[in-house]
Amino acid sequence: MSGLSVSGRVKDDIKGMKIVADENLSLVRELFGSMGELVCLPGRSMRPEDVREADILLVRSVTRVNATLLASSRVRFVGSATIGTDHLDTAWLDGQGIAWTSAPGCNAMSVVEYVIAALFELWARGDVDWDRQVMGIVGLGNVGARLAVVLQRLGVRVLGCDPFVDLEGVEQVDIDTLLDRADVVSLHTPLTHAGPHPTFHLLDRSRLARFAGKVLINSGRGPVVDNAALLALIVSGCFDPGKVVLDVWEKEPDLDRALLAKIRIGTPHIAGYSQEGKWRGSLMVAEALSNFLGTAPPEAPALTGRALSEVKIVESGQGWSGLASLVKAFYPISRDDADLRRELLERDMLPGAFDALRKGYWPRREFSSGRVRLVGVEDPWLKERMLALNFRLEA
Ligand SMILES: NC(=O)c1ccc[n+]([C@@H]2O[C@H](COP(=O)([O-])OP(=O)(O)OC[C@H]3O[C@@H](n4cnc5c(N)ncnc54)[C@H](O)[C@@H]3O)[C@@H](O)[C@H]2O)c1
Ligand SMILES: O=C(O)[C@H](O)[C@H](O)COP(=O)(O)O
Repeated sequence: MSGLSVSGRVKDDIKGMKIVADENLSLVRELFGSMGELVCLPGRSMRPEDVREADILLVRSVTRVNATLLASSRVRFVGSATIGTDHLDTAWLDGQGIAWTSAPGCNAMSVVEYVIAALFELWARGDVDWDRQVMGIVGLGNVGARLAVVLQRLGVRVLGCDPFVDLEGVEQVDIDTLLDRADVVSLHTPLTHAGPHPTFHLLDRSRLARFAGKVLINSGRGPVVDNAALLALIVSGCFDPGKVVLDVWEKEPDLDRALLAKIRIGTPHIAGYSQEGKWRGSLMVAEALSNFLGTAPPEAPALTGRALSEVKIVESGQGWSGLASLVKAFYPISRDDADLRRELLERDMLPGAFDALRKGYWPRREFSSGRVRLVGVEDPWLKERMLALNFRLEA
């Protein structure tokens, strides 16, 4: 968060404060309802007149927070319950003395589980070989570093690429070496347009052309991959669409339907949409806002009460198949893919379908929420990998 203290006017007037929030913010009424007058609106279409009288603005990634939205408002604090911050013009906010915060790491485990679920789907069709593959992770921050740990504990060889981070225990190489050596490339960078290592179209036509036989997973930000170049390479037979997994797209929510129609797995930007990820994001913003206002932090609603009740049973001796069925039981990623195809390809691209899927997303829980029992003979191999994936093992 930018290091600002509470402005005098807001502090004197906390009770009469107006909070405008994205209606999709998890726990929005429970956490922010008593902090002032709360108005919830669709985030994608927020206009300057919606926030003119607001003191506090709470968003997710679909609201562009910049001079156009805020110049005529009295907003003093912006909170985004997301990891990514490319929708915030932070330089402008800082210049205006408007405090802002995001929620680093809030849904990182959810994204890791998305990648794991995608890899198991590809494995089921023979497009991933857990025992031989080299996994390339681009961006070793909250998501990438967690993914590296999980994969290494599964016994997978990991290569990383991050010019700003030195992550112990992971062999790091530059992006081109990673493209040469990895069998799977998973993107976990922010979207940046400036600086020494901008990520906009990091995978441009020439880098995509070197993918032959590799798996591409993008659950970072859409424009890190040149989507038009990717489609052109697929159409010309130079890129195997059966090995492409996209959760994020250029020009969301109006993604390229021709690209979706071709690729193996396509989802509507929900990699981070576990219940825990959304809850944590909102809680982190609520804590930052209380801090800003100098009020007591909000009481966190009991999340544990909503955990899965059933115990999943896994037979020993099944190797990767045992893990695949367990992962699928918790996160059937093919369901998200089917929903997006149905809405965007089979039905007639209803306006707002992409956002409607996101808004009505099912209550996915993280692997650590559920209980698992391993039955049969001792199977340390499977047990170790179930623990690596964060499942809670019962005796
Ligand atoms: N699909 C989803 O639902 C979803 C959910 C959460 C986050 N995200 C996206 O994933 C991104 C990564 O999340 P995170 O929590 O790991 O963020 P983070 O900020 O913790 O880590 C990002 C890492 O990328 C590195 N990086 C920056 N430029 C790079 C470059 N050119 N090459 C290689 N690495 C580079 C940074 O040094 C940093 O270590 C977020 O910025 C967000 O845009 C998507
Ligand atoms: O950056 C993030 O945290 C994610 O991309 C986020 O989960 C996206 O969801 P949205 O904010 O668009 O609801």
